[in-house]
Amino acid sequence: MIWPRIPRAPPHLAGAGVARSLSPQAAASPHHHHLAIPRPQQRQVTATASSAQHRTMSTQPEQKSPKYGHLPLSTSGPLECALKGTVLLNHPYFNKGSAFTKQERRDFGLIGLLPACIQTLDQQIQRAYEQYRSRADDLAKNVFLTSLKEQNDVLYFRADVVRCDAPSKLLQKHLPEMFSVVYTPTEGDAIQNYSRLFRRPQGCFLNIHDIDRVEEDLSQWGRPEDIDYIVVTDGEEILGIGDQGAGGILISVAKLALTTLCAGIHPNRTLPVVLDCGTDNQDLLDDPLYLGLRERRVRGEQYDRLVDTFVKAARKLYPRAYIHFEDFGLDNARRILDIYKSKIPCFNDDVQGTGCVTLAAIMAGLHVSKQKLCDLKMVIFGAGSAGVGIADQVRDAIAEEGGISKEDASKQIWLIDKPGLLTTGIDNLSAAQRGFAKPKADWSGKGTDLLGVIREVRPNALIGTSTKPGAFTEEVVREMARHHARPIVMPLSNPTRLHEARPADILRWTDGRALVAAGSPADPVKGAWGKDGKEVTIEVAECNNSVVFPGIGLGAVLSRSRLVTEKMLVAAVEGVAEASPALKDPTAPLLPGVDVVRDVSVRVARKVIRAAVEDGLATEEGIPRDDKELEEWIREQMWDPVYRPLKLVDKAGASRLARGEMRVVGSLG
Ligand SMILES: NC(=O)c1ccc[n+]([C@@H]2O[C@H](COP(=O)([O-])OP(=O)(O)OC[C@H]3O[C@@H](n4cnc5c(N)ncnc54)[C@H](O)[C@@H]3O)[C@@H](O)[C@H]2O)c1
Ligand SMILES: O=C(O)C[C@H](O)C(=O)O
Ligand SMILES: [Mg+2]
Repeated sequence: MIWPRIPRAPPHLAGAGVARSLSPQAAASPHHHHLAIPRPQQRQVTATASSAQHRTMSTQPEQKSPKYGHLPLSTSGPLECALKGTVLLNHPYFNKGSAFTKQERRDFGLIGLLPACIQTLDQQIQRAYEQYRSRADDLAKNVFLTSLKEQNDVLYFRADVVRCDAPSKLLQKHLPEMFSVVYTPTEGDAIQNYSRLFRRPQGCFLNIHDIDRVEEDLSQWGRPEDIDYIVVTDGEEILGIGDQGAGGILISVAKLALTTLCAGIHPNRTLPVVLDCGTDNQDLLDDPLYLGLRERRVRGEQYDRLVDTFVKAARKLYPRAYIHFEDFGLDNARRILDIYKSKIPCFNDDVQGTGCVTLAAIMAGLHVSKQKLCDLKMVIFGAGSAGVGIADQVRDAIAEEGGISKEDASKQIWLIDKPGLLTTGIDNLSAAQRGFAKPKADWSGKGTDLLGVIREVRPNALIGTSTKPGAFTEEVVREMARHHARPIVMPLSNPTRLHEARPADILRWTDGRALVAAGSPADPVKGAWGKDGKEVTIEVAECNNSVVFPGIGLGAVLSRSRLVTEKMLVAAVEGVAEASPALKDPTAPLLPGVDVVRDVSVRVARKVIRAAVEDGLATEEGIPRDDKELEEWIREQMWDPVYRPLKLVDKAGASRLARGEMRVVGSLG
C-alpha cells in the first residue's frame, strides 16, 4: 500500500494529542489501568526531540498535515504525561518499554526500572513477532497479543498493522495472518474460552440487576468529550457461536481494536461494553469458572429497560459518542436498531455493516459477470440479522438503480430459513422477513428447500448467513453453475468452521468460475483453470463487515453526525465497491484486502461525511468541501501507532489537571 506523504507539521503547529489519563484515585488503585479516564490532551507547542527520540520517531508511518494539526483529534507532537516510574510502565498508552529515551528515563524516574539498552520500535516489533511466532497455535497467539495490548498500545497496533513503506516490512507479510488472530475466526475461540483465559477485565460490564448503577458505572470511563466510539453487545448471538454471556465483551474489544487498526479511531477514546443479562448457554451455566451472571437470560421489560438506560446514560455522559451494536440476538438486533436509529448516531454491524459489505461485493461480482443489479436473482440462506440486513441493502440498491419500488425490487430476492423458503404461508415471520416472503400459491408443489429453490429460481447469487456448515452442497453449487458463467457464491457464516461451503470446494465444483467471497479469511485456491488448462491461483475475498464498519464509524465520529442515515450507508457501499480490485482485473478478489484497509476506511469516511453534510446532520464545523482536502482532514485525525516524545507535566500542570480546569494528559502519578 502506498501512502501519500504529507509534509510534517513544524514543531509550533504539532501537538493536540488525545490520550487516556489516570485520575489520582485510579492511579493509586491496583487496577488503575481499568479505571483509566480518557482525556483529550491540551495542545503542546514546544518540542525538542533528542537524537534517540528522533530515532524512534523516524518510523512514524504517516506524516501529518500542518494545515489541520490544530484539530482536537490530531495526534502528532509531544504527549504530556504526569505518570512516573512503575505506574508509567504499567500504562499501555504511555508505556514505551525499552524505547524510552535517555531523557525520558531521567525525567520520568525510569532509570533502574529498565535495562540499559535503548531500542527502536522496529526492534521491539521484531522481538514481539518472534514471541508471537513461538506460540503453539492461533489461540495462544491471540492470548499473547491481548497481553501485548495491555502492555503497550503502540507496539500492539504497530505490530498488527505495518505499512509497506515503513521500515518494518517483516510484519507486512504476516498481516493477514495476524488479522485473523486478533479478529475472526480466532477471536471466536477466545470468546468461547473467556472465563478460562481471563486475566484482566477489559471494558465495561453492565449488569441487568444493577440498572440503577448503569450511569455511575459508565461514568468511570471519562468526561463528556472523552469517548468517541462505543461498541456494545448483549452476548446473545456472537458470530455464529451463539450465546456467550459475559464473554461477549471480547467481541466489543475486538471490533474496537479494528476501528483503531483499520480506521485510526483513537484507542483511548473508545469504550467496549457488555450488557450482562445472564445466559442460556448451559455449558456456561455449568462451568464453575464462568465469570458472568449465572442465571438464565432476563428478557422482556427488564431487558428493554437495561438497553434504554444504557443508551440514555451513554448519550448523557458521552454526547459525542457513536454507538455500534454488535451480535445481539435475532429478536433484539433489528428491534433495538429500529428504536434508536432515528434518535441517535448508532449502527448495527450485523444488520447494516454486513448489508453494506455484501452489496459492495455483489456489485463487484456483477461487474465481472457484466450484469446489472436488475439482472440479479439472489438467494439468501439464513434469514436472521445478517441475512435480512443484506436483503434490505440489496433491495434498496436494486430499487434505486432500476427506478422501481422496493416491493418490486424484493421480488429478486429469496430468503430461506429453517422452514425452507419464506412464503406467505409461514406463521411468525418478522416484519422485516415478511417483505421478502413469496406468495404461498406460487410455490405449492415445488421444493422449498435450498436445492429446490436453486432449481426453480436459477439465481446468479447465493449468500450464506445460516451458521449451517456444509449447507452449500456440491449439488447446489453445480446446479447454480449450470445456468451461469460466473455465479456469485458467498458463504458468510463465521467462524470458518461454520462457512456454508469451503471456498476451495466451490471453486473446484465450478472449474474456477464462481465468484467467491467468504466471511473469514481464506487461503488462495489453486487449480488448472487457466487458458490451456494452466494452473492459476485465485484469491478469495473476505466479505466481512470489518471492510466497512471502521470507515462508517470514522465518518460518523469525525462529522459528529446526529444520525446514521440510509444515504450515509449507500455512500459507504460506494466507497468499498470503488476500491474493489475486481473492477480493474476480473480475476482479482471482489473486495479490497486487509493490506489496504486504512485507505478504504478513509475513502468510506469521506463519502459518509459528505452524505452526513448533505443530509444536514453533520455538526462538526470546518469540514472541507474539496475531496482532497477532506481526505487530508480525515487522515490528520486518525491515530497512528507511533511513539511520541513524552513531556513531563510540571506541578502546576498536574494541579491544574487535578482541578479539572485544563485538558492535560496524565495524573499526579
Ligand atoms: N461475514 C460477515 O461480515 C458476517 C456478518 C454478520 C454475521 N455473519 C455470520 O452470519 C451468521 C448468522 O449471523 P446472524 O447475526 O444473522 O445470526 P442470526 O441468529 O440472527 O441468524 C441466523 C439465521 O439462520 C437461520 N438458520 C439456522 N440454521 C439454519 C438452517 N439449518 N437452515 C436455514 N436457516 C438456518 C436461523 O433460523 C436464523 O434466522 C453467523 O455465523 C455470523 O457469524 C457474518
Ligand atoms: O465479527 C465478524 O467476524 C463478522 C460479523 O460481525 C459476525 O458476527 O460474524
Ligand atoms: Mg457480528
